Amino acid sequence: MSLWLISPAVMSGLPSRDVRVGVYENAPKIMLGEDGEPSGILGELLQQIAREEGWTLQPVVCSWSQCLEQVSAGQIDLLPDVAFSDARARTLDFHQIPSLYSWSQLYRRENVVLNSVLDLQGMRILVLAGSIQQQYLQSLLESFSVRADLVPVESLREGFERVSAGEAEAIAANYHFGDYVAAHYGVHQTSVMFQPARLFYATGKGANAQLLGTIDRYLGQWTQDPDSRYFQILQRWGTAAPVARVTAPVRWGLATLGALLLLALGGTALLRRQVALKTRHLRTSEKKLSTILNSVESYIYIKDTELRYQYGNGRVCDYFGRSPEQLAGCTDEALLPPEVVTAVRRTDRRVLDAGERVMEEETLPGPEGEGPRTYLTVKIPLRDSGGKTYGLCGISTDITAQKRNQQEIHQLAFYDQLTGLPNRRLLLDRLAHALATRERSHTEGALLFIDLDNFKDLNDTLGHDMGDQLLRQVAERLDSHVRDSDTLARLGGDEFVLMFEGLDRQADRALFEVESIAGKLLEVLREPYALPGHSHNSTVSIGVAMFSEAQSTVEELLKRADLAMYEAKTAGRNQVRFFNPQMQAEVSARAAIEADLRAGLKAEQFFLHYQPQVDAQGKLVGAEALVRWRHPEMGLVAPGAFIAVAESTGLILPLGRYIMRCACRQLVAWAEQPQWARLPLAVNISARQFHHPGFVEEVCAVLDETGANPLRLKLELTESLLIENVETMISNMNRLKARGVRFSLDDFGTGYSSLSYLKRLPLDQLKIDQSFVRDLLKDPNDAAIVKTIIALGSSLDLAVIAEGVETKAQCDALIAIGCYQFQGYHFGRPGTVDVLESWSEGYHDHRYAFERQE
Ligand SMILES: Nc1nc2c(ncn2[C@@H]2O[C@H](COP(=O)(O)O[C@H]3[C@@H](O)[C@H](n4cnc5c(=O)[nH]c(N)nc54)O[C@@H]3COP(=O)(O)O)[C@@H](O)[C@H]2O)c(=O)[nH]1
Repeated sequence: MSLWLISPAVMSGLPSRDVRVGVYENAPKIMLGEDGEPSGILGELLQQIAREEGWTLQPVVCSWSQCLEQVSAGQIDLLPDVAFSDARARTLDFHQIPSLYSWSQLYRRENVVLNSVLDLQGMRILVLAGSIQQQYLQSLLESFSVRADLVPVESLREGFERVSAGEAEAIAANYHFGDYVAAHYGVHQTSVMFQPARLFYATGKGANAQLLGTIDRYLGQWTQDPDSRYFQILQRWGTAAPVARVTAPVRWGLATLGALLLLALGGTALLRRQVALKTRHLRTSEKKLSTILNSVESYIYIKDTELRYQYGNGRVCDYFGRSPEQLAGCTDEALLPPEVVTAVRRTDRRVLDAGERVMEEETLPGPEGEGPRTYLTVKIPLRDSGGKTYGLCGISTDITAQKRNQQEIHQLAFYDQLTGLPNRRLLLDRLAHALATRERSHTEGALLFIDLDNFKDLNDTLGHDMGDQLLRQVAERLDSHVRDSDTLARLGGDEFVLMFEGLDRQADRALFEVESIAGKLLEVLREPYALPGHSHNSTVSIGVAMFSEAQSTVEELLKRADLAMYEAKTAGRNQVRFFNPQMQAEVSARAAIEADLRAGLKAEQFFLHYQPQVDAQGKLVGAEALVRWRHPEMGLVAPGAFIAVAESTGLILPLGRYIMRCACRQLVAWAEQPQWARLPLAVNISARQFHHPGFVEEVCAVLDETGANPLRLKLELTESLLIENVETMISNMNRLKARGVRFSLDDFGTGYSSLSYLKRLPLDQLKIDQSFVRDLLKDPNDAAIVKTIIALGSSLDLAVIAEGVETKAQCDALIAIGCYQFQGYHFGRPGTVDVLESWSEGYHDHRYAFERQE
């Protein structure tokens, strides 16, 4: 008969209750006793309570995982030895006071080294299926990045057997069971402890609250009394002493300490392991890096601050034909040609000294003695943790092929394949740029549309090859007649366009400049062409559009030049036409003047007028020679209508020589008449004349040839002449001055005179420009300028003469501010020498005035 039959509960008449108890093999905590009743610590404890309460225990034998399932499903009323966890609390109910404290521990096979979690790497560890050790160990291993094989077993006894049999290195078990059976299986306890746990009897959710409350009541009494049945049971099963004497908090403290110790041990081992891992990783990384560096296309190197190579990848070593060891310590001087070394060093130093990251294209000899190749090189400074530069790293990539491709693409995109000239696209681009910058540069520009006359005939009769050859030759001729700053393009077919920039900002000058260039091109392009088998004659028609016409856009300008070209074709081909009819008229007129000038020079149609220059008393102190043209059709032509054309065509040189000769002859003629012998004669000299090489010699030659007295010759130079070649100009003036020739600075006040070199010029006279005299009485600014010029003349010890004096009032005003010499209609207009001489008869004492000037 069972002990339960005489239990206090029965005796006290309590209603009996059947309690199904899950029993599985986990000695010494729970197991099935030989009597078929729940045994072990928790089995006996439950029997004791059952006896008190009159319960009839019905053991249900199951494996741990089966037991768990059954208690959750309500097939078991109580399952002992269940560690509390939040997850379990979702499907099970627990009483309050733990029935037992426990922790998990690893037990190892003989000869297995197992001091920390990290030693589990690669091991096979057995663990009770569905136990909290299984989950805990799993996450523990993961957090330490340890790879071990966790193998679930149905019972701990089976697990110990298998460890003992060598099927696994270790087993995780609660220490109660482990300590209980370890010796039996020849398995050893390890220092790896984890997961302190509180053990309870568990029941299905909401199923047996009363049972749990009863258990709590007993445990509450018994755990407070060291002599209670609870401790007697523990003692019997060999674990009573430590549990009985240690309070719950201390037990938890110890367990926590154990866990911390475990973690600390694990941490140290982890560190050791991490160092080992890192070292292994580093070695692996180094190997990988080396493989990568040696397999890339680029040349990668490291130099120290002395520019000695410290490292070179495979490419660099191959390039220099040296092994990494041979390369180390070398400088570029030993490896590259001197001219290359200089350039390489320059950038190296920039990187090291300024700490700059430099990216540039380098031209270096190709590997194995090939010709020069282009490399895109990036150099970066290498710095230590303190920011100090200890070297540089260079990465050079051969971009020769890409560059060549780029050039080819660029050539195809922007250049005409037949002639190599810029194509329409590039022309439009440059034209747009030129128009955009014209405003700022204050210069004029022009577009010339050049079209071959009757080109189609050649193509049709002699074939396209012949046509291509002609186009190539036309391109060459055009190209050889343009400046670097001009753009010559082929639009396609037989159409070429020439763009001029930087022309004179004065429209008429620019117009004439273009006209003369276009005329030259007509000439050059009508020379015969040597084509295979025969000489070919061809002409072109040129249409011109000036940038400044209207608000020109790129398209508008091209259209205008094109239209003008068609005008040239209509006019009979081999012509130049300007888009604007007024311009065209101007250009035509100038062209006519040029032709007439040439003829006029030959026919000696030019002669001089003389205008008197007087002092404050109205006495003659000099004369100015002014050229006139007796044109066969137009009659008397003033210099304003032809001097500019003569200057731009270069005809001023023969004309100037002619004028000089006339003036000197007049001086010789006057020299023979005492009353005129000392009269100075001023002759205008244009800038182009004066800057022409040999000008000094020419003047001297005319003086020699005519026998004129140089002291009576005064050259009038304009201020604009002082802009260029000042030093040569001063030197030429000094050479003429040495001969006795005098100088007057014409139109003074309008130009660019700088005081710094004004005083270096061997001048005799400043001539106040007539524009200041004209408004002298009206505009106080002009009066101030005139005063300043007079003061300047006085300080530089130069005579000052005012030109354009037309009224007595102007004359009085000039005298009032200190100017005492005059030229102007008020005193006398320019006229022939007879006019001048008869004018002078009105004055008696002009000789005195001449003398005063000398
Ligand atoms: N290189 C050369 N240039 C020459 C030569 N001869 C003349 N010129 C230059 O042509 C410009 C016009 O000259 P011109 O039409 O002869 O006019 C001169 C005078 O007639 C005019 N003048 C004189 N007094 C008055 C006046 O009271 N009022 C007024 N409105 N005009 C007047 O001024 C011209 C002289 O100017 P300048 O030479 O600056 O003293 C003129 O620029 C000549 O320089 C030549 O042989 N070679």
